[in-house]
Amino acid sequence: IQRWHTSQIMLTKLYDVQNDHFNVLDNYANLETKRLEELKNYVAAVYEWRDNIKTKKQFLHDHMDVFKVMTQMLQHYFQIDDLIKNKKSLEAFKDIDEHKDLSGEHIVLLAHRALRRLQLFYAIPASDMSAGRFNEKVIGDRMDACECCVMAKYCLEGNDPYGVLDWAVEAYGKWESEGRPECVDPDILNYYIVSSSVYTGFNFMNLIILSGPNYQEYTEKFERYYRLMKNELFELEKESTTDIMEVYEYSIGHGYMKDFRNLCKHGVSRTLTKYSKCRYQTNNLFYRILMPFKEEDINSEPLIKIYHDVLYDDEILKIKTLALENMKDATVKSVDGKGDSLIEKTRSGQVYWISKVDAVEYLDALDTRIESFTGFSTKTAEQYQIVNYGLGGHYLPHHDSFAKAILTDVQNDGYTSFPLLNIIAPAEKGAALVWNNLHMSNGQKFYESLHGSCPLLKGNKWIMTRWLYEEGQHLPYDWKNNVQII
Ligand SMILES: O=C(O)CCC(=O)C(=O)O
Ligand SMILES: [Fe+2]
Repeated sequence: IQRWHTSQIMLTKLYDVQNDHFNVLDNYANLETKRLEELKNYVAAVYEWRDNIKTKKQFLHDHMDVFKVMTQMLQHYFQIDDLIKNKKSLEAFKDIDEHKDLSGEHIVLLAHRALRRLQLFYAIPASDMSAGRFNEKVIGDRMDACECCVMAKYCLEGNDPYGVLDWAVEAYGKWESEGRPECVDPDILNYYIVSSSVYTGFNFMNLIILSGPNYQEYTEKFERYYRLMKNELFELEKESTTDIMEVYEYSIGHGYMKDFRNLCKHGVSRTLTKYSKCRYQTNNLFYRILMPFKEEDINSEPLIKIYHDVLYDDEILKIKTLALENMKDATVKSVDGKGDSLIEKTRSGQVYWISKVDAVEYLDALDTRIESFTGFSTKTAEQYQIVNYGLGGHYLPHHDSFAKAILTDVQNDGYTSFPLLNIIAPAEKGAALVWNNLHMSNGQKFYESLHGSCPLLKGNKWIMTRWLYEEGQHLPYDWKNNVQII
């Protein structure tokens, strides 16, 4: 299976694996030191033995002595041979291979792909990304010349010439300004720049030769590539051929993708109007009067609401602990409905479906809470799904069935974006974002409920989703015989 996530789970595992590796190495070094010490002591003992014999007067004169000496020498030989060859210490390495898939180069490749995806989605030039900035926000540490060079290298391997150019030019600048560090080979950088320039069309000679009668066309082309060289790469992103770009290519055909990107890019811009309301909600439930929900209106058609503080910190901790052991790469239902597939461009993150065998009794209480604020039954709902989005983790806009509640915990901007409504909802720890995906009057798809998760620029986003279904609800329409008019 090709893996592509950079979720916190994966990174935690990776960290643990590396820790294990170093424990093994430490163990090996100790065993080896002990072995060499034994060897040294043994050699010293043999020297002593030899000196002893030498000082004897009748050194090797009678047959018995000769026999004794020969026997002892043979013993020494075996003993030394054993100490040299029998490296018990090597056994320390025996279980290191199990974790092989979490070590090695492809891990860097995953992080590289996530960065490229973020760059392309949010249009962040390498110069900004390597400065750790975006939209005047700090998104990370500065990257140095060596790291920029690694980015260029993976772009090259991934057939991503725009990326090569962007990162190699960046690496070159840094290489100069950082006192020419050795980790960067300027010849290689030069090769990166020249080859990708040719690939992307930035080729002076070609330009001149080909110009002729088509001068106009090539001048335009030249101008475009000149801008490219000046870091206006993202004006041209449509032209790239890499699979990472599929995220973007996919989006071109859909008008809403532009809105999705803009919403994600500019963050929360919820402006309060006279229709924005929030209230304590009890739903006329006796026990809720003591502890009402804090309900906030986000949208009316379709209904979108946030309920604050519905999931408690200790529950979040328990849920995360349970999930941590079991998370798998996220899949999405394939178009033909026949199964699940791993599609990085659609969704990237790790998920876990809580099942009955987990016997999580505190989720019953949560069900009661969800039922009381949504007014719907959870009896027919899907199992709870836990998702962890890491660096660049995202979920492209899509529709879901019926109603849905997501409970979140994020350390940073993890937005759920509704591109057709121009609404973006911030994820907030312990809060539930709830909305209707169908028209409540007739069960038809609420086209405007289209939503997705913005690619995560920083931190981690955890959500737990509960999809509710029509079955078992009191609805004014006959859902069983409903035909969707799309
Ligand atoms: O992560 C999000 O913000 C949205 C998740 C979502 O749409 C889903 O799980 O169906
Ligand atoms: Fe969804």
